[in-house]
Amino acid sequence: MASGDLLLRTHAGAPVLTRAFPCRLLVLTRRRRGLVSPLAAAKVGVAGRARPGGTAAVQKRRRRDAGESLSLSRVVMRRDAVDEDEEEDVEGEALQLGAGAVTRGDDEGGVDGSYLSDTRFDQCAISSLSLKAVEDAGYERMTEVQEATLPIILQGKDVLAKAKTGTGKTVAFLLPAIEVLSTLPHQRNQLRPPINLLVMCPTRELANQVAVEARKLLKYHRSLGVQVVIGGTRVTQEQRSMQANPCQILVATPGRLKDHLENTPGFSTRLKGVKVLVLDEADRLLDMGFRRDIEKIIASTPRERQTLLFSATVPEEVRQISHVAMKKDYRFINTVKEGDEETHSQVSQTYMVAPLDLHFSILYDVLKKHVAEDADYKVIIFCTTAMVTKLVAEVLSQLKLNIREIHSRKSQSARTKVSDEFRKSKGLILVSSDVSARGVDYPDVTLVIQVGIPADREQYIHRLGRTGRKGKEGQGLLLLAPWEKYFLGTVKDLSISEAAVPSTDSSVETEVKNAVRKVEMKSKECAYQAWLGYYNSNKTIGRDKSRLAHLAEEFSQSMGLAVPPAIPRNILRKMGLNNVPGLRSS
Ligand SMILES: Nc1ncnc2c1ncn2[C@@H]1O[C@H](COP(=O)(O)OP(=O)(O)OP(=O)(O)O)[C@@H](O)[C@H]1O
Repeated sequence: MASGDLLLRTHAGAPVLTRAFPCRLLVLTRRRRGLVSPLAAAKVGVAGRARPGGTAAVQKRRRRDAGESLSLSRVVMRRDAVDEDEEEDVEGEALQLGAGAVTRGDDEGGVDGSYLSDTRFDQCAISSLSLKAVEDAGYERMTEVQEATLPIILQGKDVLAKAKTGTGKTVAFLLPAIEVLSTLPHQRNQLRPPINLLVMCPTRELANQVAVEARKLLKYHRSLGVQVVIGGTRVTQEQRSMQANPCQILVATPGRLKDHLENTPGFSTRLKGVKVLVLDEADRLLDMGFRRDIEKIIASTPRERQTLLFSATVPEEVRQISHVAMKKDYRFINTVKEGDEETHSQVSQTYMVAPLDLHFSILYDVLKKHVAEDADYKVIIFCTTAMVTKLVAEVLSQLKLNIREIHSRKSQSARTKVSDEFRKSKGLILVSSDVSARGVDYPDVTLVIQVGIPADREQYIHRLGRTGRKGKEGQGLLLLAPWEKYFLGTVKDLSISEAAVPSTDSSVETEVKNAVRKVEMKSKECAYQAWLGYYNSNKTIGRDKSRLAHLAEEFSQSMGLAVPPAIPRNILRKMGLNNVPGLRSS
């Protein structure tokens, strides 16, 4: 056995070597079904089963592991203590990996390389084709989540993985999945070649991005290809391209995939070939908005597939319902250390509370200061809805800031253009709805501003996670109206501090008022209606309808309107807001 090889004992007790992971120092032995790491083994007196010598990195890791409380060993011990007869039925066996923060300076382009592990890709038993591609991509060391999940995925286990934003989850699921695919026999000239890897993403931008990452990793796997199917593009075009050049890997958004399932001849047969199914941003895909489509899609893939669920947030409800997608004996791998926050410590988080009519002035002030302080500024402003996003973008554009706008009401080609531009550029402010909230990897975002309450705690974390990626620094600001302050209760475990509301002089206020005035009435009407819809469906704010109408009036005043816009009667009815005093119907 090579030093540090991962030894697994099968149920029958026969040792088997895993394909990967020379240096996690996880020499797992079975005390019947208990797992013992070398560290834990030493503690529980079974040291000597294997004590790898290891490379300098290994030694370093071992020292680190020994010095810091390694939650892995704790978990391993806990598992060891699990009643043996129950253990087989333990759902979602958990590995809590201590991602010890080791500051390594700016060597990885970030301020802190702690998102990286000590394990290099060339120390893993991945194929030489994948390794070459990984090296070409510039990846040398694995991130913590990649290190933690690779061996387990290669064992064929279903995995639910939680790791902070911007820490390489995409490669963490793609790389082992590609390894699985590369071992499958290729049947050429099949009428309907199977889709072997299906990756589901909640947004189109994310699906495209995942496909780009997959293409990087497939660079030398010439027989494997990737295709994307997303909403907002022509179904027929996708059908033609799938027919002309069917690929083994498909990245998709749920609605469009369901569309192909129902309408594209032979597509459901192709899905019967799925070996690995990935739900990226799993908690989002399993929430009520997507749940039905996802269940249908899952049901169209074979039961014996391997399923991988990844996200930066895994609320308890998601663990409860993960059986919808995964086998009973799935592994829950959590790289967020026990007691650690789900957000990054190198991202400073602040909030401001101010009446709605000050929000544009505050935004302007904060942005002007940020632009002046950082020539390489790159800001994302998240707004509650697509139409509010449009309004905010229009007001800020009037103020001569360098603004781009992205949301679901834009054409897909405009979305792709803006997204590509923002990825490459600096000196830009992107005003966005939640289409950019999850997964999207824009490098070097310096500031994330969230205007109004996010849909929930998870959305706050994902939006904030657009900055501070790959160990870099970043700033986050949450701008709330006084009646939105209750939201802070849901994120009170995060390090968010209050920032003073900047005092704006009257000339700035006039400038902002003029900018607001120049925005078309139509934009304001649409924003008002969308705003009302958003807060109406908020459990706390939408409960009291007459108060909601009053708050909506405040919003309309912040847009410079003396009288709130009228809303079509049928829309008010759909919102359950018919005859609510203070709301006007047309
Ligand atoms: N081993 C690695 N070394 C260096 N960079 C890496 C490595 N793995 C991935 N990256 C890069 O890290 C960045 C963040 O990766 P990715 O977008 O997969 O993060 P994520 O954890 O999925 O984030 P989110 O939770 O926001 O979806 C990407 O630019 C990716 O190319």
